[in-house]
Amino acid sequence: AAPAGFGQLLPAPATVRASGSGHALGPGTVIRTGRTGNAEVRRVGELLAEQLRGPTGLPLPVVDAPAGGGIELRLDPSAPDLGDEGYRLESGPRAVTLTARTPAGLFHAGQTLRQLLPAAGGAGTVPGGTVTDAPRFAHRGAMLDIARHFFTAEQVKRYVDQLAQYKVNTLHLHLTDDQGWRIAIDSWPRLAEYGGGSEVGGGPGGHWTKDEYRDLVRYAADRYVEVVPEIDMPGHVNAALASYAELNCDGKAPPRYTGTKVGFSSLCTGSERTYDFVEDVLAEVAALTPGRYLHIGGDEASATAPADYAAFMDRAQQAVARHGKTVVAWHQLAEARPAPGAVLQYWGHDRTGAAEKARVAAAAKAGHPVILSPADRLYLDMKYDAATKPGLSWAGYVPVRRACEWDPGAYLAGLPAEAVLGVEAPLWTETVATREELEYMAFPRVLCLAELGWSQEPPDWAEYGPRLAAQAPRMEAQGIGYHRAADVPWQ
Ligand SMILES: CC1=[NH+][C@H]2[C@@H](O1)O[C@H](CO)[C@@H](O)[C@@H]2O
Repeated sequence: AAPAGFGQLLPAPATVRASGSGHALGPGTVIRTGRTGNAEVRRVGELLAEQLRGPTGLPLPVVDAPAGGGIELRLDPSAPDLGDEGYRLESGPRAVTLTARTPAGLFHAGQTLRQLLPAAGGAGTVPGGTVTDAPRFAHRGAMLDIARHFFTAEQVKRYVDQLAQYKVNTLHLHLTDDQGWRIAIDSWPRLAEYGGGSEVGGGPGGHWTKDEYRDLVRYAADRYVEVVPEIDMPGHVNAALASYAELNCDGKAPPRYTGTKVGFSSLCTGSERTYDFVEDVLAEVAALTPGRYLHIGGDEASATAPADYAAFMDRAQQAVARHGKTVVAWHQLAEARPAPGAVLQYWGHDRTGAAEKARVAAAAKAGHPVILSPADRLYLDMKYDAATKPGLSWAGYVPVRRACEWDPGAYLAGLPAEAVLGVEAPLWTETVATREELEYMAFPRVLCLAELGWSQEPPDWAEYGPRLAAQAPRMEAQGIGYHRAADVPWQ
């Protein structure tokens, strides 16, 4: 195993070659972005400087001057084997050189560099050697449900910071559900104003203005995290139905819902007014989304007849395509007609029926990429064990080790490894209302997601457990309220 510094990196890099003496940071260390830099490289350099100045206590100016030692960021579009997100980090007495084909790769190199410096602070010495790295899967995501309990954009920015340091590159925002509509829609203002005015348990709820949403999207993009917005349809829509009587088949708006049941609501799939709503909402959300995907939900539509569900999803998918985006939907879409290129997000578990699993595998073989979010491994709202205060347990308890010890490439029978777009860990918030509860449920299990998504090999607990435990000082230094789970060999 590589020496301590390299051996503690999480997610584990593809290859590490330790050699020679390393690079000591000091008051004179500068971050250079000039040799092949452009405005975006400079921004990556500035962000890295911000991230390093606190822990190291060093000034770390960012300069355009080309080579001259220190920390140097270089774009090399022809660098072999690094792909769109990979990087090379070379550390020696004179300099630490970060090379990548893209600014995203340079950002990821910087996150590795952060972990090669003392977690508890101080300048430190970057060990000597070379890390050459690239991710296994393209999609490494975390989902946050801000519908059941409202979370502000500022709280979500903090989650983005925490995730991006582990090279997670997608934030899926579950913006709408029975209990709340959380994004302002100009053409249907009551959705957020009224439909966003409550939450599970009867609290005040809230919603994001378009500017707050744009600001979050930009903040995430600066950290190479793509935002995937979800408008869940045709089920999970009580907040919308409560906001507009005309969306209800009987013309009557139900009261706002503050409980935690699922599967009882449905859009009126036979009414043309519903498709005005779908078009208007998806148009406005697409305009707010520089990313590739719009997630249209599709889960638990028990109050929608199967034929109506399929017809509805056909039209909703057409609307997504009209706005130049790619569909993502929960895997129930496989029971209807996934549009060409539509991505399925699988949330099944060990007890999911063979026929349901086979339908997902068949859809994958028919060209639908799959994001794996097994409820009994990656659902961060599942209790760790019986003693966990927040959380649900319908998919069983998920101790840290269970979240880690599986291989996405060999997980679902009949699902070809190349059809796995990646992995994503959802955090549903029926029972999670505060930052403390969010961090307690998400950390450390979301570090399993990070490793599963990035590293070439799935975690082997004998090696990964101690490496996960070694992140404790870093999480503590960042004030992350993680759960010191009993199955992790904390130091
Ligand atoms: C995709 C999906 N739909 C359901 C299911 O996951 O379980 C979650 C709780 O674990 C719940 O909040 C959600 O509405």
